[in-house]
Amino acid sequence: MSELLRSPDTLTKATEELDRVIGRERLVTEGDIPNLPYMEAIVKETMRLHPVTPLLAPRMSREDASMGSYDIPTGTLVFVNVWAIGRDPAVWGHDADEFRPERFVGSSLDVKGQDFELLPFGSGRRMCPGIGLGLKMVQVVLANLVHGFAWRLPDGMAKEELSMEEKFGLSMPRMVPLEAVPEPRLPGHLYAGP
Ligand code: HEM
Repeated sequence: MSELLRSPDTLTKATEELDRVIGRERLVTEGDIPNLPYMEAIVKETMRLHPVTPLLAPRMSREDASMGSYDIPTGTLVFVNVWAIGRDPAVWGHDADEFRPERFVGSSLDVKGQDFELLPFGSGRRMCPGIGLGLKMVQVVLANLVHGFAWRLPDGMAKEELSMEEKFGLSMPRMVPLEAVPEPRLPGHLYAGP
């Protein structure tokens, strides 16, 4: 949501895709996700720049190994810095630091642990076993937030003023909680509880 509020063109494009595919008479459901490629690209781009677990889970090398110009002896504690990999210009180009979901449109790059340049759920036998649930939840919740509401920053706040500082730890949340103003954009009965 923070990246979308800083990038109104992306937010408009995402809203247009949702209106085109879903219409305005119902909410987004899990089955809609394969028909929302731009929304999928937004989630991938967010996970590239803001991986939930920036250093994955620590590993211990079980045998001597060499990687690039490094020798890694048995018993070394190894951290995989997916935050840095996700922002490496050698991999992502000169605009590596920019939020640009278009880079994933029509690309086969995925977050499922096979493409080592994009590992928000890790990889290998210790990769996240909750990927199916986690990914779908993020996609469906974000799609409904964007589809169900017109979002803006609080009065008087320019998009350049929105802090994007992150708090480093095992996971990496925003340093300052996001404040944003939602305005319903669908028929009233869709907001009623069950
Ligand atoms: C968007 C949501 C999520 C993200 C981004 C995420 C990310 C991760 C990452 C990066 C790891 C470490 C993988 C590695 O080091 O290779 C991990 C581990 C793990 N995740 Fe998730 N996760 C998410 C949701 C979930 C959910 C919903 C569950 C459970 C229902 C879950 C359960 C676990 C468990 C149990 C591990 C430890 C696996 C092990 O060490 O063998 N995660 N997750």
